Amino acid sequence: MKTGMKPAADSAHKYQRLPKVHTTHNAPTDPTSTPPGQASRCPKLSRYKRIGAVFLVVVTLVLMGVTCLQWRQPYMASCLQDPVVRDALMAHETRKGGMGHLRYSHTKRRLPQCLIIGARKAGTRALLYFLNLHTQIQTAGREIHFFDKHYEQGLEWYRKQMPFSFKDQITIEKSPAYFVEQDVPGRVYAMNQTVKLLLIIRDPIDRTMSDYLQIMDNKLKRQKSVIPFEKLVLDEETYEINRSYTAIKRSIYVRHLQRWLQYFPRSQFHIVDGDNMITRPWEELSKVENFLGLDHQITHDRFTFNTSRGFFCFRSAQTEHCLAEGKGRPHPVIDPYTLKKLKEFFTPFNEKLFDRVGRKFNWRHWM
Ligand SMILES: Nc1ncnc2c1ncn2[C@@H]1O[C@H](COP(=O)(O)OS(=O)(=O)O)[C@@H](OP(=O)(O)O)[C@H]1O
Repeated sequence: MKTGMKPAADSAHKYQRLPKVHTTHNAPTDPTSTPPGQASRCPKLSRYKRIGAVFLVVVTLVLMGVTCLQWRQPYMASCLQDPVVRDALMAHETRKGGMGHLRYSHTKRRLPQCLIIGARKAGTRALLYFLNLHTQIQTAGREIHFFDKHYEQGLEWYRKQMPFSFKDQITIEKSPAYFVEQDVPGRVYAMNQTVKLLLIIRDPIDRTMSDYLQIMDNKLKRQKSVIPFEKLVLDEETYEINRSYTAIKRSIYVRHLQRWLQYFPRSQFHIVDGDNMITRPWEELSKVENFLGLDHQITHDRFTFNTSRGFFCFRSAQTEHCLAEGKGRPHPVIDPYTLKKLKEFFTPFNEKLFDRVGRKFNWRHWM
């Protein structure tokens, strides 16, 4: 037998397993036509080829997935780095109350190493939103209010509310109520004495108005009646500033900061200029990057001014990302008497603040 020729018995055996080819008994045998066995072998071979190709594709995908995607029950980890995709993943997670199933490989939930403590209505959301553009920052999507409302749940509960982060990433949570609530500084200190604290403040009169508008908006949503700004801000009898009005109390920045400074040194705070955050956010974010020891990623070119909103938004690919509609409400004009009283009221507090933090702010309502 010649080398390479299959033994007759072998071939016969192979053919035996092939499907029958229907031929007419009387048809003459054409020596050039395909033998019955071969005619049925072709479809068999191409099916194997197809299976082989599918197998190869699957193996390639699995190999790619091993480097990028890992299944680790019950989590799915991803190596996608795009902040928008990351936002979507993390938003998905937040929607599931922080118990989501999506996460990157080699990540875990960590207690925040940095907190945005306030001030409410001074641009805390914009600060967090834009900081999230940095690849070394992970932000908790919603306000957790751990130190003011949920402290009894314990630190482990708090940790579980945090986004997944890599070891070299900084987790940031913001709850503006932290700045004004009595017990919070001590509780934060008990968690981490070296935590970095971000405080954003804006012109206190603008903040008071913004707070008032927020409070009224909440009232409207509950079908409650709206009270004029002047009526709330001024004492009904004396026509002096109503010191017990919440929106006023929250704008006395120095009073709240003093409480924090009893626990943390000034060097552990970075104060963000909320007014500059509106007009030149990249400048403020660059200073925060310095404070956090991060490289500069949140640069001017990431921003785009949205004329209809009147605020900066950030650009990712071709998409513009702006803050929710509730941010950036138009402020009504304050009547001259109330405005004068507000300026007089806040001036000494502001001066004390500038003295305490060693820095002046260029606020528009200034005596
Ligand atoms: N880029 C951008 N887009 C929209 N809004 C911006 C932005 N930067 C700063 N701000 C200002 O943020 C103010 C709301 O502050 P907060 O986010 O701290 O409010 S809250 O306490 O979380 O409710 C909000 O206050 P109002 O203008 O009074 O609504 C804005 O002035």
